[in-house]
Amino acid sequence: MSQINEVAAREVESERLQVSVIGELFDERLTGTREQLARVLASPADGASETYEREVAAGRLAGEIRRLEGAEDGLVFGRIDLADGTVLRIGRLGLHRDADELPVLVDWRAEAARPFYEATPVHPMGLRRRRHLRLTGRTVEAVSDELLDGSSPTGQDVVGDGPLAAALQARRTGRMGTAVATLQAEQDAIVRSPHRGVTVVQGGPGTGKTVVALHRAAYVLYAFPKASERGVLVLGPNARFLDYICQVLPSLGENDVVLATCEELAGIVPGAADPYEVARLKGSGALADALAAVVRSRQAPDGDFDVRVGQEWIRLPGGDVAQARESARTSGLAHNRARQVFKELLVDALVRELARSGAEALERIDAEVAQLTGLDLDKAAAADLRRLGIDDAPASGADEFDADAVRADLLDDVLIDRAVEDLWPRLTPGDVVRALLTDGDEPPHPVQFTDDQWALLRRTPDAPWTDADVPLLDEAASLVDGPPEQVFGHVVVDEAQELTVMQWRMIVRRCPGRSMTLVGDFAQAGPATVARDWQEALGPHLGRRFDLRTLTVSYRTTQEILATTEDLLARIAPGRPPIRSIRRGEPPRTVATAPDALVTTLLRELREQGAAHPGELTGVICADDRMEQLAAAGIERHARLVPASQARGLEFDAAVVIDPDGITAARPGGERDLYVALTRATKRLCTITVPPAVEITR
Ligand SMILES: Nc1ncnc2c1ncn2[C@@H]1O[C@H](COP(=O)(O)OP(=O)(O)OP(=O)(O)O)[C@@H](O)[C@H]1O
Repeated sequence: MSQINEVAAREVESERLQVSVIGELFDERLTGTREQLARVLASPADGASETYEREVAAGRLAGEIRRLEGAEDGLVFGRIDLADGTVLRIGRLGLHRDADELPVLVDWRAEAARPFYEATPVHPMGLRRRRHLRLTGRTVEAVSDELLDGSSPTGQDVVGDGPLAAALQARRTGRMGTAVATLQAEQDAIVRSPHRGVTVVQGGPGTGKTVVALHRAAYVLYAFPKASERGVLVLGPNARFLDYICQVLPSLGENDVVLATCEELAGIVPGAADPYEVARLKGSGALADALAAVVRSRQAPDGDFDVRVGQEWIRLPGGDVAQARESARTSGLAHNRARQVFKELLVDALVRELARSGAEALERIDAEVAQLTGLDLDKAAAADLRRLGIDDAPASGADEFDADAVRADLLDDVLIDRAVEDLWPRLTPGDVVRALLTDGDEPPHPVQFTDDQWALLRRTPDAPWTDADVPLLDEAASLVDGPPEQVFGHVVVDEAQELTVMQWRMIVRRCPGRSMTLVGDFAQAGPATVARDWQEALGPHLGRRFDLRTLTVSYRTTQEILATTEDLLARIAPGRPPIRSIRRGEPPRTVATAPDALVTTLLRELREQGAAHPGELTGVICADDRMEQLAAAGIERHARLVPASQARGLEFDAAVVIDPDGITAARPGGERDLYVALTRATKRLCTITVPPAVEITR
């Protein structure tokens, strides 16, 4: 055994001992929590309040058990040796023994762990050495050290290949793994940022935006207790993407993060997708004003209003109705809730009207009696009462009107309810969106749209709701029923460049504290995106209140692949400096085929790649309208088949991109789809071009 190997073997052995001590403590904690849960569940509960308390305690313990179980795999992954000789081990969660001064294991999110991620030889942050541990289960397999204080390796230092290289060499599994052991300094600085407002992270493909976003979510849960109490939401562009990232947070011991798409957040399952030009229009902020105008148009139109009270019709002057409407609107309540305010104000106006008309009627009768008999009825009645010794008699008949009793009766009166329904009808979100977009109605016309655009927006009454209708329905829900019940303390949005104004409004509504981490890349924007940069996208919702960070190194896309996409990048994002990659790979290949030979060519390519690189994950990315043909040809038996519209954020060992021209032409902004497709591979890229048939036969 060489001297280096001997040192490594000895250090691995010594780490194994330490890790087994940590493992025992972890087991004690897990067993103890499970026993506690069993005791709580077995304890008797007397009455509803004790049952509730028991359920809360059981829920908390079950959550703790899930957290521990989630973090078990790869529990310990690092160690730092401070210049003063202190040793700290870093892991997915913290473990402490009462008798010890130092923690047995430091949670990676704790301040004490920061130097593990951010120390460099230039800024060693008090460290002598940083050590990475590679474990299989609980067995330490290898250690790798970096000396940070400029000292020479001693007989206890194992200086070799960095752990990042090992992490990047690992095969892709189709699910993203955590990068908690290898977060790089520029990523860690964002994950650990004390900024509680909005942080925007931009960067080219593979620079770790998703990695940063997910680790940031875990950090927020740990470091910002107030935000974590309200919960953390991670929003992704589609179910395929959420499936790709779904294991990262549980493996960091965080199970309570909500992962959702916009549709899931709104609780609506769309039955169709809109063409892109329609989706773009539906994403426009002008529709928020238009929806609010629809709701306003259903609130007590101008003019007098006749209400039936008992056998009589009472005419309410337009001024009174308008006053009730304005007061109800300024109550700040949503339409359906403000309806009660309006009803009460309307009834008040009616009571006043009844009192006034009652008094008028009595005066009229008095006048008629006086004219016929020459008798002043009021005076005569007062004189009678005085003779009887009663002198605080009511001065007139109108004072006998019991306004409170009349008001209470009217509030319970079905006829009044019917009148209010006419003036201020209860609305559903669907009513409002239908009123705006369905032919036949006369919605308030948003000025920003031309007649042609307006025609594109029209829907038939029984058309299913589309994906682009979802934010409109959500907006309408907030107008008629008020803000959403489920709000979050922190929101993480991945592929944030995809969001339309209406989707941003949905998200901002759910994050009253405006604490967010938004990651994305405008060079990868889809066809519904109108904004060209963050200021344009976020300005209407957040002004300039966001902290913009940029990641500069790609950990996925090889330098060779990035080089072939430079011209494309210059076209879709002029002036954008190219990013650099820490990966090297094979030069990308291009294969041309005739349209009718595409399937044969692709299958041959996949078979050859499968034979040369067994066990690797290959993604075949094609224009959406080619999916059916390739799925029918059984491509999914050999590779993951992904439509270009859903390739954002995904990653494969190898990618085969089908018919780049077809992807470019398939939908507006197709060159950005192509850029996304070309940057998904960590090792090799093959592009199959399908020249038009005429060119081939010529
Ligand atoms: N610090 C790191 N340690 C190990 N792997 C990393 C690290 N940072 C990024 N990676 C890996 O690089 C790949 C790309 O990361 P990620 O998906 O987060 O990039 P992205 O910027 O979101 O890409 P895209 O723009 O395509 O969505 C992933 O496999 C990820 O695990």
